[in-house]
Amino acid sequence: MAVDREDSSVMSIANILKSFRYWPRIMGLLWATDAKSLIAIMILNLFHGISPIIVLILTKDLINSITYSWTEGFNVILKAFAILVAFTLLSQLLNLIQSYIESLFKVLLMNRINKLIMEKSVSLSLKDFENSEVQDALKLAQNEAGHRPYQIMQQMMSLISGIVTLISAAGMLIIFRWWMAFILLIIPFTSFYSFLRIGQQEFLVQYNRIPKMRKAWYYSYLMTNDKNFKEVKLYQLGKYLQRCYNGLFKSFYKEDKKIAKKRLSTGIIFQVINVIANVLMMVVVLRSAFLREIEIGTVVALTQTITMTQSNSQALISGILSLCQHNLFLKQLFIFLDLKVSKNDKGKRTDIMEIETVEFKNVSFMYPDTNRYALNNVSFKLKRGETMAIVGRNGSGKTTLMKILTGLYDDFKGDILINGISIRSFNQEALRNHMAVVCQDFVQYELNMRHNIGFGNVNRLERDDELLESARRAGIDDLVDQLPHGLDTQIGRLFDQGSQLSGGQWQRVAIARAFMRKADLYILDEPSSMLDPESELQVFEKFRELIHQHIGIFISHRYTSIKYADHIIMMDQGEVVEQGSHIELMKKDSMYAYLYKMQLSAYSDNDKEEVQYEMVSGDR
Ligand SMILES: Nc1ncnc2c1ncn2[C@@H]1O[C@H](COP(=O)(O)OP(=O)(O)OP(=O)(O)O)[C@@H](O)[C@H]1O
Repeated sequence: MAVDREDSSVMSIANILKSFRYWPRIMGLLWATDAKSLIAIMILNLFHGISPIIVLILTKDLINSITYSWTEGFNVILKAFAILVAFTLLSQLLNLIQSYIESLFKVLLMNRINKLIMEKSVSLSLKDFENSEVQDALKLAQNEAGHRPYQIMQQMMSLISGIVTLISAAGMLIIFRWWMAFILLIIPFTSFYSFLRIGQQEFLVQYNRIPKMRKAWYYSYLMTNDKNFKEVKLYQLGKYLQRCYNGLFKSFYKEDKKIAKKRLSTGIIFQVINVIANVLMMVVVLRSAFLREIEIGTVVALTQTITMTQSNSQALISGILSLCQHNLFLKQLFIFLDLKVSKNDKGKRTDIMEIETVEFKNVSFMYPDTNRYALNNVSFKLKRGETMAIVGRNGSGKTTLMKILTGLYDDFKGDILINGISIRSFNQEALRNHMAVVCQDFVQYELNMRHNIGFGNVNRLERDDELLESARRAGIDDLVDQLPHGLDTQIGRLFDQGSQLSGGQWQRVAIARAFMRKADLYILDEPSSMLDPESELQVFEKFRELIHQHIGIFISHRYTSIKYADHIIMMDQGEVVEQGSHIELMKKDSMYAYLYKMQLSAYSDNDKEEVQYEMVSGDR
């Protein structure tokens, strides 16, 4: 899967304009968030736009009423003043209401976007999720997209009110001297292109920085996460990691400073031009007043109109510029949300009563962006009631086999047959309902024990009897009993009042989780790596007992545990180099027998005698 990185990084006006094509979707997003609030915010913004010019006209009337009051009485002043006060009060009240609605709308919008990102994340396949470009897009979407749509909305709203103010202010100026309005409008537009280029450069800097930002985030994570704390401390990695982080930070700062300097120098040039134009126009207005062409109130109104037109046209330009920039960032959100979900399971078979057989037929698989087969021509068959153990050196392909069987990767060669039917024709979700897996890198949920076990079957979270039975099978019923709040005890140290477990206990919890599933196929990937020999034996006993009527596959490096499996496959460099029962493999006296004996020699003499006995008698 390729994220649209190249297209996004081309620096052209056309590209910026193209980014506006997402506006209908942005509007859809805003509308779907809360249509009523959106309409209210729009109306209030229109009012917000028109109100400065109304205040200006009312102020002018008030000042001029002083002159009229000399002939018509004090009431004229009072009336003009009361109107001004009433309007100001109304305007302030509406401002407060507007910020109230906006603040709530903002929360809803952020929540909606986060939800979309999370939904997309969980719908991706493992292959896509492991792709670094997808990770970059996800990071950018998480970092930027959450607040950008709201900023776009705010910017759009202030553009609307800015345009309304500008038109009304420019209208007043046109009546006095048309060329003044023209000059005030034209100056900011000349700065548009310069600032647009700076904005684009800023985006590109940030865009190209994402991989480095992820690295910086990772350094910080290593230093601040409790899981890494012990090792960082014991290997005294703190200073080194800080240096790495600071190195990246300095390079970011250098780039930011360069852009900020460009922004500053361009800003100074256009500010000077603005001030000169402003001064000249003020002189024209003051001269008209001196020549008695206009009244005092009109002088006040005109000087304010000049400032207002100037600041509004500037704000308008910078508003358009930041809209362009928000668009570029937001485009990344839509690129992420539009990532194709690799596999479409619609219309595939869901009619799986029970898994009776699993057969690998010449299965080969290569990870994306690699050129070596992680699985090469693997074949075996398993029936209900059988257990299979997979052994082999590190990196020989054991876990890959598990990932392929569980559908985490689906683009393999050959075929996998479930009950004699190709796995490709099954709906993956439906198939997964029949599988229970304990992964090598299982998750330690920093939640309570109920969730830690119950996540094996989320629909049964409240079934204490089933949770406790799974705990018993995994040999942690005593542990659950001893916890201060039983199943409802918080586990881990991340949150308050959490009870920390040992590595082996966490592993048993993961096994209990798998036992919660009423599965037909159980896969345990190194379920005993953290268990002591006695616990390991217990777990395997329970496992064999449990899968009596089902199919069990377990991956292990401990030969003493796997010898009881009905079928053992020995893997090397992605290939099945030997397969058969323990006795058959021992008789063969090849790689399996060699490794078994080697491992056993680390144990007691009794065990060695047992090997000799087994090989002679064929006893299991
Ligand atoms: N996500 C991945 N992307 C690319 N290559 C991978 C990926 N995962 C594993 N590999 C490679 O595939 C090969 C098989 O890995 P696998 O994890 O299946 O080995 P394993 O037999 O389970 O090893 P171990 O006993 O250490 O768990 C290795 O060479 C590994 O480098």
